Amino acid sequence: MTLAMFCMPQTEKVIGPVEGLVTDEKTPRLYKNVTFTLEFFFQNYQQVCMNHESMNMQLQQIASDFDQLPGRYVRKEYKDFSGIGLSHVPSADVPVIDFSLLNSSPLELNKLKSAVSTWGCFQAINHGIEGSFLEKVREISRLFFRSSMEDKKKCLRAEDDFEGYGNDVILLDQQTLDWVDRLYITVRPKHQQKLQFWPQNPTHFREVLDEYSSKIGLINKVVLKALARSLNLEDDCFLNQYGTTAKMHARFNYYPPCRWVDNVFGFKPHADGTAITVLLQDKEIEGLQLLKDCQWVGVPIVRDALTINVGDQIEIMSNGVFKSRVHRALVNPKYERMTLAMFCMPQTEKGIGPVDELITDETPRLYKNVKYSLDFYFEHYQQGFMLNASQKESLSKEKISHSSLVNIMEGAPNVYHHLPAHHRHHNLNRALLFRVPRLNQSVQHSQRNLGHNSGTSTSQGRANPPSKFGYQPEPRSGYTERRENATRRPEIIRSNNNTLVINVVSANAQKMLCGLCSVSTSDLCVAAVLVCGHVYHADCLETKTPYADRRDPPCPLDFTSSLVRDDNGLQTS
Ligand SMILES: O=C(O)CCC(=O)C(=O)O
Ligand SMILES: [Fe+2]
Repeated sequence: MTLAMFCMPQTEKVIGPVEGLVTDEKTPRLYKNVTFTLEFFFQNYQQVCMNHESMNMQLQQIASDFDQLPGRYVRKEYKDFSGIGLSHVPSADVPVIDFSLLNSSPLELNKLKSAVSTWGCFQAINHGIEGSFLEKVREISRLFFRSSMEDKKKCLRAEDDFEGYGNDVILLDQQTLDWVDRLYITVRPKHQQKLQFWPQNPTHFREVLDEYSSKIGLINKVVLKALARSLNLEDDCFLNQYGTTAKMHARFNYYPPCRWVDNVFGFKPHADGTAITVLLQDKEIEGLQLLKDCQWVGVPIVRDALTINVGDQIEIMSNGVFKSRVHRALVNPKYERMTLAMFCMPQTEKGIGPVDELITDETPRLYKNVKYSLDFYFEHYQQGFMLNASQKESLSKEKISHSSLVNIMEGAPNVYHHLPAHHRHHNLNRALLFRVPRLNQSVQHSQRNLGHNSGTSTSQGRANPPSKFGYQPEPRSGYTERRENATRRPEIIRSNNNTLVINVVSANAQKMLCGLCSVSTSDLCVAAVLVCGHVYHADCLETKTPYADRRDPPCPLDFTSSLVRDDNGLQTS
């Protein structure tokens, strides 16, 4: 039993930052004046108080002026799970595919198939876009990011929107911010373009991006047709799922130099939720890394190549033959880095699903038909894929609402890179896969603190809709500290029939070690928990599990003696 005494000003009185602590430059006003009400804590506190503009505008200034990395950029776990800094990973032999051979050479087609099923990524050369034009594209990006703050501000995104110029959209309490400035715009279909977000400086921005988008549209077709052909399917079987108004978004990423390379993410680990993503890498500065066989590996720069990632929608359409891969981006201590990601995907409202021919007795349907929309990511996607029917049944409403699902993601999802990291799915049907819910927990616990625990989870354990809580700026209030501590409490989920006993240390995910690579799960987006209670990175487990066993993965550490691991809060017996 505890008794908390909450001390605060007279409820109706307005409070605000002390004048002397608000300066124009280093410490701009972060909160507006507010009155204390419940409304203030549960809904409006962060968003209303956060000075959205100043937050977005600070990155380049922080890079040059600040002696210390502001807390909101510090990734929670300093070392990588292999014990080395982010920047010290080996380079990978990402397959290079020659597009000029795809129609004529079965060997090249086979190489593409193997690249996409094992890497989910390849480097395209001879893709039909001249090196000189790629330079033009890089130039408009450079000119935009170097234009005056006044000019960039004209494209500033709204606080709760993805489109426009800015930093991360804030979705979760305590979200770690990426060290990146972004310009995100819809380029196709044309009638959905919001030109107010298209930079006017440089003046040829629009013309160049439009031409580039058309070229990427063609590349998208070449890739999807070749992928279909490589599986002996009709050329158009993936493209047919695109509908009449395929979508394309452009995201210009600008990573300023950063002295704290190992402490920040340029881009948190995530997988793209697109059909394919075509990435124009920086000409000189590397930074993209893939998670492959439980190791992070660097993607080298290949001159004039485009780096193509397969996203989740192709994984779904191909019934899991092709894999979307988790990746992340690093920053450089000395040099800025610029990339441009073009996200290609079907018409939003159109449903997609595994191609009929790929569903057989030996390769049963692994994904249901889904619609691409935010709804899809926030609700149906993980429910449909993450828990099979018996697992869902075994987690009663009450239990799930008290459970702390493992939060292994660093900070929040970035919806506008199309796949929030925590929404990535795996084919391990009978493993329980945990992700996300710091959002849930924060709301629940903060409500509990004030004696209003209304239980916000649903019976299927999905995260609530995006919280109105945003990033908690420094210095933190006492209330925030309490919320944080509360989320560290171990929780137990039990199935009705007692076959599942999991003692999960919730948000303290750093302490959860993968049974295969013995490294913390906190750097990954998905942890798999088997009925025996062992925890693995979903990626590790998937790699170790033969395809035939993916519906019911055996435990790689299967031994009968009881096991207690004090340090990660995991028990089986
Ligand atoms: O900038 C990079 O290297 C990666 C960017 C990325 O993954 C994305 O925009 O989705
Ligand atoms: Fe990405």
